[in-house]
Amino acid sequence: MSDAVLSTHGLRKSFGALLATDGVSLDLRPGEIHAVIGPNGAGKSTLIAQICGSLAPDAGQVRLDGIDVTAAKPAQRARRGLARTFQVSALAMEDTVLENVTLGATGRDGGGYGLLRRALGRGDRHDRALAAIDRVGLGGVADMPAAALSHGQRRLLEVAIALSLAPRAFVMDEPMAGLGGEGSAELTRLLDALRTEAPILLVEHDMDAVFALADRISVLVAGRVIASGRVDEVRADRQVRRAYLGDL
Ligand SMILES: Nc1ncnc2c1ncn2[C@@H]1O[C@H](COP(=O)(O)OP(=O)(O)OP(=O)(O)O)[C@@H](O)[C@H]1O
Repeated sequence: MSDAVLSTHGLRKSFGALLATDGVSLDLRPGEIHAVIGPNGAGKSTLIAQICGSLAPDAGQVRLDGIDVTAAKPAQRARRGLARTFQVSALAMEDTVLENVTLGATGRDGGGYGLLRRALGRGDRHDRALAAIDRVGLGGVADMPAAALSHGQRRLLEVAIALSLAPRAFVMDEPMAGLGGEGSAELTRLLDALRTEAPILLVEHDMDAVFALADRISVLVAGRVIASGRVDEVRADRQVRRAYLGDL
């Protein structure tokens, strides 16, 4: 656990009588993709919100590079290198691809990326933005407005924004949602390559993508991690098959 880039320790969160996060401890290690899967309502979004700082846990800790960030605002976590991509796209549609990446997503997560934007010089921002756009394969459409992009390209743009922050860790909430076969295949290839730049905590329903990408999987059911391990271990776990995977 000591070399974890990101970790949670006994996280707990209730909504009234409902225990949505019930003592969740997991970690994200350098170079890996760690997938968190589970049925609807298992508590995946609630967990991500606590990791990224938009929801305060009732108990437990979140650590980034070993530092306790449980009380830190989303903006502070972003500055420490926690890059989140969203389930619902929050791009500036009228701005170009380059502007979206250069400006970061000001206002997102309480302006965290905006703070980072001010910390970097203008030239740095531009160069870093262009490198990130090239990296995700959007170099040819850098001057097009986000509104003109396909859904799949917008997803790549979200990743480019996260990448331009030179993150320590990515947290991705259902990046494959709404993508067709070709779009998911392209994003799967990109995420596969990105893990060496920063490890990825991946919440995803698309099991093809999860099995193709994950080094480890944690299975969340009713707020608890019922199994965690290598893909083959988790796939073979009888409790997991009963609770979630069926005959996959
Ligand atoms: N703000 C809230 N107030 C009350 N209950 C909530 C709140 N947010 C989530 N819940 C409940 O907590 C549980 C976990 O929800 P959560 O959205 O985290 O699950 P999930 O695994 O992300 O589901 P999905 O796969 O459908 O996105 C659910 O029962 C949900 O209804």
